[in-house]
Amino acid sequence: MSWKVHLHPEVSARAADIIPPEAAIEPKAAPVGSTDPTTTELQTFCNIHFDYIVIGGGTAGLTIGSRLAENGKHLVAVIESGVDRANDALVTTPGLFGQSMGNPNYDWSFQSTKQPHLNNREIPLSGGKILGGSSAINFLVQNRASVPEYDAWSKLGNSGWDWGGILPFFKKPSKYTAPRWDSPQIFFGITKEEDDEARKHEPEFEGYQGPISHTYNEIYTDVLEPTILTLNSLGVKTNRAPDHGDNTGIFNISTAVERELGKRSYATNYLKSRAGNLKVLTSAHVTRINFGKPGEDGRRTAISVDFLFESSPYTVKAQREVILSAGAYNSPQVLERSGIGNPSILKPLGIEPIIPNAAVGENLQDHLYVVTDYVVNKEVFTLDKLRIDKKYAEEQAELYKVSGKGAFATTVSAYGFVPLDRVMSKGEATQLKEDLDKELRATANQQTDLQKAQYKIQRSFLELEDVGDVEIIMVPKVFASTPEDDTSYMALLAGLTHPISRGSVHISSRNAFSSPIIDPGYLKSEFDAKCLAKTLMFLRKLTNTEPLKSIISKASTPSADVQTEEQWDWFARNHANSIQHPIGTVAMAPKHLGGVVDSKLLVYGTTNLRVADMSVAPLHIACHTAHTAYAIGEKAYELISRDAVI
Ligand SMILES: Cc1cc2nc3c(=O)[nH]c(=O)nc-3n(C[C@H](O)[C@H](O)[C@H](O)COP(=O)(O)OP(=O)(O)OC[C@H]3O[C@@H](n4cnc5c(N)ncnc54)[C@H](O)[C@@H]3O)c2cc1C
Repeated sequence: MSWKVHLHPEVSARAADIIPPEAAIEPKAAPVGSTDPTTTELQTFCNIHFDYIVIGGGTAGLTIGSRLAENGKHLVAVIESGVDRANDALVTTPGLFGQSMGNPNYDWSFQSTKQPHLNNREIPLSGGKILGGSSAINFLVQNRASVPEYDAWSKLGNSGWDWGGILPFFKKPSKYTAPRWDSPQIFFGITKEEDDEARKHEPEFEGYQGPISHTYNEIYTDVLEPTILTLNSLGVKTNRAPDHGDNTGIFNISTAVERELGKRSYATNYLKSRAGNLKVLTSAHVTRINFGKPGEDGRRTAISVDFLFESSPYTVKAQREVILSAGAYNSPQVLERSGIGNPSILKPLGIEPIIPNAAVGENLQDHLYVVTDYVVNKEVFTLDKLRIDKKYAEEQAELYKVSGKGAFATTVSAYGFVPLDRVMSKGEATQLKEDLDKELRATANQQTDLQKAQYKIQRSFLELEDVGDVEIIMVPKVFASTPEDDTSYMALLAGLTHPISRGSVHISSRNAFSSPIIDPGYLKSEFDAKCLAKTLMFLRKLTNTEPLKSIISKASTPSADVQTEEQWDWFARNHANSIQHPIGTVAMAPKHLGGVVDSKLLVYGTTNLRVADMSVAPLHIACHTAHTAYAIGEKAYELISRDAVI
């Protein structure tokens, strides 16, 4: 399984020439704005009485840290485990998406426990270990889920976290450039009237002044039109405005690419206008948060943060608040090491549970997906041309070098979120829903209160036209197969959007660098497995339908022999992987329901510790999660400032 853009072998051997200009591979760890921190500088950092300390300089963390420092009145620290790789081509070059995955210089590179429902495979789990967090290593696509999915967060007891309450914070980080009508940026299946209508409403939904670019790819391949037209003919409509509250259908996804430069637009953009009162310390790994004695109401106040820098321990004090933004796999670990968690997990590890809460690290939800690859006819242009045609690869490299344009500035474009009864017959969808009802009744006594509330909502999603129950992605190049020379491919991916399966992440030891135990519980639910197999069957039907059928010469992975639901189920269990959207491990929900933070993102039992990253999202959403992570960061800032005594 390869995530990489395959380059022509001779060209890739000289990748440094192609992927210019500043490929810095081993940048030094340093507080932003200075060189290597000396011990004295670290001591100076630790002697500052910061108002706010943000743990994790990732997608949400840099958003919050920068906003808090903006008014110049507060001293703010961001402490990040990874380093700043702002000049590293693997980060900046959009067309090289996926290349840094699994590389420990960029990625936490976790591994799941053996997944019994995935043929006991251990699944690679990624997260950015770098300044910018996962926004620095992700695939650069950005979108939102539909209205009912954010409304669901509010229905779970989180006032203010419905679509209307989040929309302003989607707009704040964004710098949107509309797609051009006279170009493939407007996908097939959209009329001029539909385009005009969408354009008219854009200012209600899009932001124009934020640091994160939302732009559209400029290169589209020959497999796009047949894929879209065939999807349309099978009832999956083209959606011109997926970010306006209904993201169902197939659409051109916006990308986090600064088109003028051809560069990744990511969380470090928040730092470009940073004030001197924001200090960012990289290569510093937070080990725990320290608390004072409980107040009269029994709540604890976070007073300082311990971290390791090159194995040496340091402590830095927080005057007002500590904000934990270490991501869905790391935030629960920091809480547990700080004594917030399930006593039956903490005590055996020698950690005193100062704020017992068995919900910490539970409620893990992730998007599982399966790749299928197809060989396309010889004359069909796909991004595999970079691998097959040396001259083309060199031309594109040169073009990118001089203008930031071309294939190296290009990511994947076609994404679809689809209701159940578009990928299977209405009868099959009804049967599947009845099966789910049975499964939920049969497992009721094992479900937490939070799950019960979530499943009621998830079941209602299956009746809605504007919520995508599964995801389909078209990648215009080889993805899972080992490519044959001179052969072009396309890939189709099937994914689950609202899994019923739940998992957990917990620490395995007090040592802050020991691997966590991550069990995402993939396909624990029979409903999830059936949904995935049926979506894969739909992909088979898609590739056997004109006009797509005519450009495909053969199914590559798996072969055309895989046809029945049983065969697809087997294939899914042996090939499914994470699309890397973990959420929910520090769930925002009322305490009695199994929440860890309240709707102001305050950790229960504390006065001034908030968590703000994808770990707080209580229920999964049918979209890729970076745009929502920025929105959580922006909304967290708003909540913190509302409470702040200036
Ligand atoms: C490989 C990959 C591809 C993806 N592709 C897409 C995509 O194309 N589109 C999309 O929308 N979403 C995508 N996602 C998901 C999306 O990027 C993430 O959901 C989102 O960025 C998470 O934001 P966050 O703030 O929750 O965490 P992160 O951005 O991961 O930030 C957490 C930060 O905390 C730091 N940290 C952790 N522990 C500590 C500690 N103890 N001390 C100090 N620092 C610490 C980390 O190093 C990291 O910088 C992808 C994710 C991955 C991993």
